Amino acid sequence: MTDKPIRIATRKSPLAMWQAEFVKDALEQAHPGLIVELVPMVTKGDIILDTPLAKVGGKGLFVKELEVAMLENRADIAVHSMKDVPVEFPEGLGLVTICEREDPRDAFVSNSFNTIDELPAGAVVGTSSLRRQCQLRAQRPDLVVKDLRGNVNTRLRKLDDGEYDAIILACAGLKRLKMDDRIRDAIAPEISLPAVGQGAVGIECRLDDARVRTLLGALNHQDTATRVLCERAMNNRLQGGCQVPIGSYSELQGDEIWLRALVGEPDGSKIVRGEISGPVADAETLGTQLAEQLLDEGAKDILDKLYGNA
Ligand SMILES: NCc1[nH]cc(CCC(=O)O)c1CC(=O)O
Repeated sequence: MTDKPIRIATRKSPLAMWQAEFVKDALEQAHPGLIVELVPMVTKGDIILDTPLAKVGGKGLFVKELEVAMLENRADIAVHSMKDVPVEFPEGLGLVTICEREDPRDAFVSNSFNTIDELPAGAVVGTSSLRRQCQLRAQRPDLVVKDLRGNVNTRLRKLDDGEYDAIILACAGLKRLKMDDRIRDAIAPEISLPAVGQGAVGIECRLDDARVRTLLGALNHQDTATRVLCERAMNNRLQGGCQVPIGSYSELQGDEIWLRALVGEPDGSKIVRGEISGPVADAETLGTQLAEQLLDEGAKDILDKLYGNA
C-alpha cells in the first residue's frame, strides 16, 4: 500500500500550499512509511488577477489544470477549498474525501474599525464576491463596495496600503495561515451566510485508483462531508456558479441537519431566504428541496436575469 509516492497537484498560493501540506502530513501520519509529494502548478484563476471572477466566467477556474494533471497521470490527488470546486467533475475524476471543517464564517478585516456596524457612511469595503457584496449592501446600502482580487496575502496588502476601509475574507483561510489576529469580527451566518462548502477542504482523485481511495479514507470527516454534500446539493439544483450571489450553510443538531440558504440580487435590493431541516440521512434530498423552495419563492427570477434567460 505504501510503496509508491502519492503526488498532490496544488496551486502555489500560500493557502493552497498550506492545505496541500496539511493533507500530506495527515496522510503520512495515518500511513507510516507512505511518501507524499507536492506538485505545485499555476491555474487560470491565478493568472487572471485584474478581472472580478464573476466577469471572467467559466466554472472551476482554480481546478482545471489540477484535473488535467491527474488525468495525464502527472499527479494522483488534488486538494481543493470546497468553496472553489465546481458541481461537476470530468469523466474519471471525483471528490472522494472531505476533511474536517475550519471556521466557516466570513471575517471582517480592518485596521480602523471593529465591525460592519462601526463603518461610517461611504466607507469602502473590498470584496469581489457577489455573495458578500449582496449581503453587505442589503444591510448597509450606504457603503461603497470595491473589487478586491488576489490571494489572501495580496488582499491584506491592498487593505494595508489604504485602498479600503475594510475587507471581507474567510475566517478559515486566515486561521490556517496563522493570521487569526487579522480577524476583527467573525461575522455571524445571520449577517453573512457563508458560501457553499466554505472552510472545508476536499480531495479529488481518479475514481479507478482503488489504492489511493483507500489511503484517503482515513482523512474523511463524516459530519463535515454530510454538511458539505447537503449544501452542494442545494447549489447543484440552482446551477450556482460564482456569477450568482448564493449563500448556504448547514449545521448538525443531533440526528438532524439544519440548512439555510439565500439567493440575492448582487446589489442587495432583493434576497430570497429559506431554511429546512430533517434527518441527517436525507441531507442531499433536503438540499435539493430547499433549492426548489427558493426557486418558487423568487430565486428563479433572479437567476434567470443573471444568466440572461429572462
Ligand atoms: N475564493 C478563494 C478562496 N477559496 C477558499 C478561501 C478560504 C478558505 C475556505 O473557504 O476554505 C478563499 C479565500 C477567501 O474567501 O477569503
